[in-house]
Amino acid sequence: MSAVERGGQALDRLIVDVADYPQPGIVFKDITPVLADHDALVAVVGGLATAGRDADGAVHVDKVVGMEARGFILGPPVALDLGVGFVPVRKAGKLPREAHAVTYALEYGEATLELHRDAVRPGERVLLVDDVLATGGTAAATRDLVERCGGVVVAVAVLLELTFLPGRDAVAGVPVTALRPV
Ligand SMILES: O=P(O)(O)OC[C@H]1O[C@H](OP(=O)(O)OP(=O)(O)O)[C@H](O)[C@@H]1O
Ligand SMILES: Nc1ncnc2[nH]cnc12
Repeated sequence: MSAVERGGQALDRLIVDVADYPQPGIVFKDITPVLADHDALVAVVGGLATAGRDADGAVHVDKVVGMEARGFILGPPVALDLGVGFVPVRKAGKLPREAHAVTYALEYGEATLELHRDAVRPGERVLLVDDVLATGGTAAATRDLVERCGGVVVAVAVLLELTFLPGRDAVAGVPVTALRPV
């Protein structure tokens, strides 16, 4: 078995459930042990990058967009794997230049995300990368931001999908690659 296969198999052990965090009733999926395991990290980055390639292996995206904060960890290595650039979507008030802003609800609260207006060019094809797809609020807000720039979100790739929540519906029409549906 290759190191990458071993890493993939280890994922379930490396994703740790934390009850009642950050608030009662939420089971928080802690992915930091995955990041600390080289083989698992290689497997995850490679798995997420498949969402940016077609069946022949050709890259079909121009940019990877990752959402603060955990999309900043997984997005850049995926962008490097695909040979494209990475664009950060930040929480409110962090970007220094003119930005689009969208406020949205997530599993445990509300937040505002922002994207520099010139970070995605009109017509660019975007792969969204994040660790978790829960309600889909973050992904839908990011899609909105990309579209305000004139770009198009052609795929979403996440490590974990909470399948008891309607995350996929929130990004209807966009294919979602989830390495671990739970
Ligand atoms: O599908 P949703 O319901 O929108 O939830 C998913 C989002 O929630 C988490 O981020 P969070 O906003 O907690 O920010 P963090 O990465 O800074 O902790 C996670 O990293 C996703 O971005
Ligand atoms: N249950 C959860 N665990 C980790 N990240 C999340 N983001 C939204 N819901 C989450």
